[in-house]
Amino acid sequence: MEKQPRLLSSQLLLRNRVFEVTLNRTLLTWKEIQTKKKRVSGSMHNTFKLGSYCVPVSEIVAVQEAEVDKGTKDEGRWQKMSQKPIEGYPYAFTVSYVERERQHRWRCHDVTFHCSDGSLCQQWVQRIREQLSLLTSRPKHLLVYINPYGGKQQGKLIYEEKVAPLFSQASISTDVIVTEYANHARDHLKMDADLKKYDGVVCVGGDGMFSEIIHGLISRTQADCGVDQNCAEEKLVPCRVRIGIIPAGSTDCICYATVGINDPVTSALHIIVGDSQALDVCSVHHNNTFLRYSVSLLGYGFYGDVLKDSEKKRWMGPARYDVSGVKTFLTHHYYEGTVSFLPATDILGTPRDKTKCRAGCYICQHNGQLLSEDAQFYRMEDNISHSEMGGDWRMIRGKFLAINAASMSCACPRSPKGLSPAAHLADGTTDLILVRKCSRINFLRHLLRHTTKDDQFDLNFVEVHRVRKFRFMPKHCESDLELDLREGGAGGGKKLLRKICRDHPACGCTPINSSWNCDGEVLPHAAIEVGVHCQLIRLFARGIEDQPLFEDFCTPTVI
Ligand SMILES: Nc1ncnc2c1ncn2[C@@H]1O[C@H](COP(=O)(O)OP(=O)(O)OP(=O)(O)O)[C@@H](O)[C@H]1O
Repeated sequence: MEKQPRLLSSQLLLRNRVFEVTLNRTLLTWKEIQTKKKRVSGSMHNTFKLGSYCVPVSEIVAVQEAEVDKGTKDEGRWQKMSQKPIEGYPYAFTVSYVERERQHRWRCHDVTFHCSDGSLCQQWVQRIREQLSLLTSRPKHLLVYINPYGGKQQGKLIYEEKVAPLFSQASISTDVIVTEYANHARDHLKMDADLKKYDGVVCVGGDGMFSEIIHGLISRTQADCGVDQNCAEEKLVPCRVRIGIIPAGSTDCICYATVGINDPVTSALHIIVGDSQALDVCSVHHNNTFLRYSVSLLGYGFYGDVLKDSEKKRWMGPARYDVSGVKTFLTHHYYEGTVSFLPATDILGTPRDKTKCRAGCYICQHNGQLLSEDAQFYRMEDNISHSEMGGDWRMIRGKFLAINAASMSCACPRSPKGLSPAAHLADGTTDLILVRKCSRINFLRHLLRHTTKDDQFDLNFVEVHRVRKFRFMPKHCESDLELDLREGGAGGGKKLLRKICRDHPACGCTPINSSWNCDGEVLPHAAIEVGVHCQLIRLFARGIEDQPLFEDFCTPTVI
């Protein structure tokens, strides 16, 4: 690695020991050059071993001159940082930086260096601030929506106590809107928000709130760019503004999948350091009418039925998902219909390989790049229509217990592996999982495999395809003509019977139909057309980081 030139280097005091502190463009390092003879043994959290430590500049939250022993000023957080004077070192500055803890949790830690000279102290603060100001990906002004009723109704408190102080420490200004009704945030983003003013939009709530934000932001972007959302073939324009999620809901799956934990402070720090994680978005249409966007799970059959039933049991709280899950499992309904899909060919990765989507995912980068090159090529070849752009559609007709499209792994604390463990956040595809009619015991085997090491797709009634688009037509929606053709023109008798059954559902032989669960919302139509829009939005996240093998939780990186 190329050695960076030093911007500043001094001998400073830290916990009564002398350190050589050095700043270059990418790192702040401190190396002990003298140890005290007598060391007081302390707890794990305040023991400093002899050695060198470093913090990437990109993970410094703020730097501030520390007050030395005045203890009089009442300026919130900084009062806590007032330091005992050390003879010969009357000045001090504090660097706040990101420290990694267990299970992808981030915390903001402080280190205070003492200087003998006031101008040297100011020089350090200024130099570090200069370097921070060069980090252009950091947001300066954010629009924050808080759902006061999400989860345990703690959204406002979580924001005020855990997030706002960090934003102000990092000099991020905010406009905060506490929502007053469902879809308040969506409609405000769609019509009223002056998006040019902001570097990002933050939602404080659960997955439902996040869904509102993406609907508002994507619709607004398309409207501003003259793109018709109702046309399923349209190429949507990516959103400029990044989205941050402060988890405060009962389901925080998107946060879990993009950060690795649903923890408000961790998410706030990812926003502050200006992380950026692209995310694919599926558009869902019915008869060339836009229905909804989805980023995680589209599920017909089992997951649609669980959602529909659980909506009736809201009073039970989160336990409703378990109750409805058991009930739906016992009901064991299957649904007939036709699934057609456009497989994603020439890409890296398959739904059954062992690669997991992680921070800096090579598969997402590679496949995203491939798609944008393809799009450029087809734009040049004007006479090729969008629908001709790639590959052959495949069609599967059958009886299904579940049809799921997972655009991300859908891992969450309840199902750490997720519905499709190798699905990617931003590779331009969704994993289409078809679970055919099978016995209850077999279906249970499949479901249980979501929680064990066994491959949930390695069963003869389950198949999985990585696709760019798919359509579903339930049997009860197929036209009489299509059915006649399939049944070899079986004549007017069957047609008449079908009509009677449709018009008089009480006759009991009406085919049962399910609904689509679209990221936790029930869709009003079963016949849908879905297309994946590669990297349409960006989050203040970096994907799940690989955990180091030997974690040192109490100190910055030891070098
Ligand atoms: N002020 C409000 N009053 C009522 N509903 C609201 C308000 N603000 C947002 N909502 C709606 O509340 C729903 C649930 O919000 P959120 O996702 O934040 O919490 P949640 O507890 O995870 O919800 P759920 O368990 O239903 O997914 C969202 O669909 C959102 O549209």
